[in-house]
Amino acid sequence: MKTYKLALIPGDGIGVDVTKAAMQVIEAAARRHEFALACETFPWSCQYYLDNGAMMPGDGIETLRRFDAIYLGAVGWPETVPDAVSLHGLLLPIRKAFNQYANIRPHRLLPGIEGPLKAEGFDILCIRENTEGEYSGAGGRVHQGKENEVAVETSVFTRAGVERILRFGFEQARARRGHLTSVTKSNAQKYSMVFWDEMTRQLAAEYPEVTVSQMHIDAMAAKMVMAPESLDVVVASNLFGDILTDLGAAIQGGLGFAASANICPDGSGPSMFEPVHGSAPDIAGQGIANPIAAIWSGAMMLDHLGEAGAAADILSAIEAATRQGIGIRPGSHSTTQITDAVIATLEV
Ligand SMILES: NC(=O)c1ccc[n+]([C@@H]2O[C@H](COP(=O)([O-])OP(=O)(O)OC[C@H]3O[C@@H](n4cnc5c(N)ncnc54)[C@H](O)[C@@H]3O)[C@@H](O)[C@H]2O)c1
Ligand SMILES: O=C(O)[C@H](O)[C@@H](O)C(=O)O
Ligand SMILES: [K+]
Ligand SMILES: [Mn+2]
Repeated sequence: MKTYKLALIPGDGIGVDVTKAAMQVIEAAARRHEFALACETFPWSCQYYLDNGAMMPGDGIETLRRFDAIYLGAVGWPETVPDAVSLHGLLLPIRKAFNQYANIRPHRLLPGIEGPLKAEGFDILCIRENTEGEYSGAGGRVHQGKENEVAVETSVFTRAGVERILRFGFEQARARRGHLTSVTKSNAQKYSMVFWDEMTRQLAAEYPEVTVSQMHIDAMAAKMVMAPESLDVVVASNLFGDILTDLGAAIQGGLGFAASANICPDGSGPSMFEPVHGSAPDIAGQGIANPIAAIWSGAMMLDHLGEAGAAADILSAIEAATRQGIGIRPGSHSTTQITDAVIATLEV
């Protein structure tokens, strides 16, 4: 039987609950489609940091390299560990080390869900640059706490990095409805974003079948609310993509519905799958986290591993649940109730 090696990092807060939910669903799909999963769980989290002084061991990246895929819940527990420490100690190093430069985040309304907007028919695929840009980590602080304190944080945009993410976006647009929206802020940021716009125009010449729009991030934020149905593939830098995809989650009905895949397109390392949301300390431990984003991310993982049938079945099972009204409003059902409803369809 085909067996996939999975590294599980549940992380903190609701990351633990939604990872458990997603794995139960993935296991059910595996039984149905006759493949197996060899899972190893890593306790890397803010608690691990408090116990060991690091978010993961020094050889953590090399350990993860042996796996076919990584599944992550969420990391962050700001009460005990600063968010900049948890993010830069675990999530960002994994994305960078394995060249997971394409962060793919689909936004569409599941059946039965009334989002906050009047729009019903949107289907957006957001492609977020995932290894550089505003998240490069280049910068520093001097004279801390003094009158003359200075903090500098430099965005880094490389030709290779910008070209590959744009190309990825064009390919996705060509395979979908043929429209790409590239999001920048090239009126204000006159070096990096002007460069990104130029690269977009250069590549557009290679993809005559794709129509391209270039928008500023502020106008894009409004468009996602006013006319989301007009969008197909959206490509954006690391920070802009981060912000737009929480907005995307909101128009889907909430953070509990937005899935994501951190893809290493050349396959030189494992890809990582996780919901868009974080550890949600405000609802952690209550058993009410919506697991749909995490389960959908699991489907994206199976699709990436070559199990398209199992992935499609999970998506259909999620849709069957929301169509019956399960999990469609915050607090209406527990994490377990939603998970069980999805599994029930998979086991029919
Ligand atoms: N990829 C990640 O692991 C990731 C992503 C975002 C934030 N974080 C971290 O998570 C912590 C909390 O961050 P935040 O509050 O800004 O964002 P968050 O996504 O954790 O929560 C934002 C809001 O959405 C709600 N929410 C999120 N997921 C939900 C779900 N599945 N079901 C129901 N409601 C849900 C939360 O209750 C909260 O009100 C911080 O430490 C942050 O750094 C990690
Ligand atoms: O990448 C980030 O900015 C955070 O981890 C999180 O907000 C995410 O979107 O993954
Ligand atoms: K997450
Ligand atoms: Mn985010």
